[in-house]
Amino acid sequence: MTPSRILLIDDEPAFRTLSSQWLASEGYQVQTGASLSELQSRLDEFDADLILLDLSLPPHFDPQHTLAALPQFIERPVIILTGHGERELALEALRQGAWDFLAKPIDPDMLAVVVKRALTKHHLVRELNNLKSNQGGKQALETLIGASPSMNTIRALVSRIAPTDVRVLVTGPSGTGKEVISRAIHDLSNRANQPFISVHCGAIPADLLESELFGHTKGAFTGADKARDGLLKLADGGTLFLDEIGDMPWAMQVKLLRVLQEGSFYPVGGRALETIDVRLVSATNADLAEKVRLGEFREDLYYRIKGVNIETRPLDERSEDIPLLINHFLALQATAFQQAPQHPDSQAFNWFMQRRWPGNVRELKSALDSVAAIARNGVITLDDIALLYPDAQTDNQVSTSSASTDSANRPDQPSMAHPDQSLDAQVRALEITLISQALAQHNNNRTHAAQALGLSRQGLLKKIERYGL
Ligand SMILES: Nc1ncnc2c1ncn2[C@@H]1O[C@H](COP(=O)(O)OP(=O)(O)OP(=O)(O)O)[C@@H](O)[C@H]1O
Repeated sequence: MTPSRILLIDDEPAFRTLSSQWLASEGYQVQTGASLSELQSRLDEFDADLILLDLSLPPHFDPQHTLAALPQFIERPVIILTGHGERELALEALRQGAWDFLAKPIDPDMLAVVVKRALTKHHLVRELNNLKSNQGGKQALETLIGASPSMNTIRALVSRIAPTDVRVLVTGPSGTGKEVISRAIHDLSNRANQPFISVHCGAIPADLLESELFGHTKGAFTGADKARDGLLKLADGGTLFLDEIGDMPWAMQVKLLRVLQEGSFYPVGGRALETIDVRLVSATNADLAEKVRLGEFREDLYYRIKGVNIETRPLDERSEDIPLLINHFLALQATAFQQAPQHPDSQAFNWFMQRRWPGNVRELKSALDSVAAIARNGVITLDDIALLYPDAQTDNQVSTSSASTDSANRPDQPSMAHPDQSLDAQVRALEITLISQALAQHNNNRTHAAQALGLSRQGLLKKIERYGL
């Protein structure tokens, strides 16, 4: 185990030497300093777990001065060392967030107890924060719904690259979850507590994009009546998500390249260079390599933003994700409206499975939202769907009657959608579809669905949990 680090700040050299020797003999790693400015500079290099701090420090020897600075150091425990008769000051220090105080002359046994207690608390708080962020990370991955091989690969990639600062380019058709993936990368990263700033490059007029991104000084252009920070500055410390980066005007591409190369930029009209630290995640549904070939996108920028490429697949190529997405969106709706989740009956379920979704997950979600809004008694039927999609009845009949010739469209016998995938993946896809169908057929009654599937109720429950159904 690495020894705990203690920073001792006191202006008396003899006290510093003796105390630090004693603390070192107790197994602590100790550094010392004699003033407030040394406290700050030591902390830049020595990530102390605890600070022992005298209040009267040079050059002012004014305890109020030290008290005023105290709040910036209390993310770790600070133990105040007071002189005789400084009780009021010590109490004030506790009010400002100090962990405890010790009156000089310091009793080594007392010091040992107080330091140990403070460090134990500090380690517990750190552990709790780690647990919380791991939990947050797990939740972030759970927002990426889908059991298809492509979604499994995406989740694995996201969890590997999120904690690094590597740039990510998410590509794929519209509505396939590029923004959700980008958000999950941020939420799983060490920047999760910092801002996630999303910029839709295609939606901001070209002449405004520069000042939106870089900010501007007062009077930089007509209408700039006060200085304004740009989105890059707002994203400092966090993640900048550039959506539809393929639509970024050429002139802006040059400027963005400079920011990525140098980590700095000038606000519009400004002369002071701003430095920022952002992780860049970009997304596009365009074929950027083709755009580069056509001279519409800068090749140097393309390679700068690419880092790791995550590719999403159209929903029609991963129909095994549909039942999970249906459940997910209906559960979200139920939470939003504080009601029990609705579920589709068997015909409605088949309609969702059979239909093509050129708008991908976004279109599926919007269809579900509107159909669920008009469904009654918690069950979505084909009649409900037909009110909004007049072809639904015919679609269903066509797909049912063509079932004998086209196994991919058979509602009651789902096909092996991906013959090129591993047997495991195909079995999983088939199970998800069959279970979802059985649940729909039996009005979500798990006992009846289990009987129909030839499973024990317990066995079905296990599968439902495993697949997140
Ligand atoms: N795998 C998924 N899990 C959960 N929700 C998803 C998933 N994929 C997409 N969605 C949902 O679908 C909708 C569209 O997703 P998103 O905006 O991320 O797509 P996109 O690929 O960025 O689209 P565009 O290219 O049009 O910007 C959102 O409501 C999102 O929550």
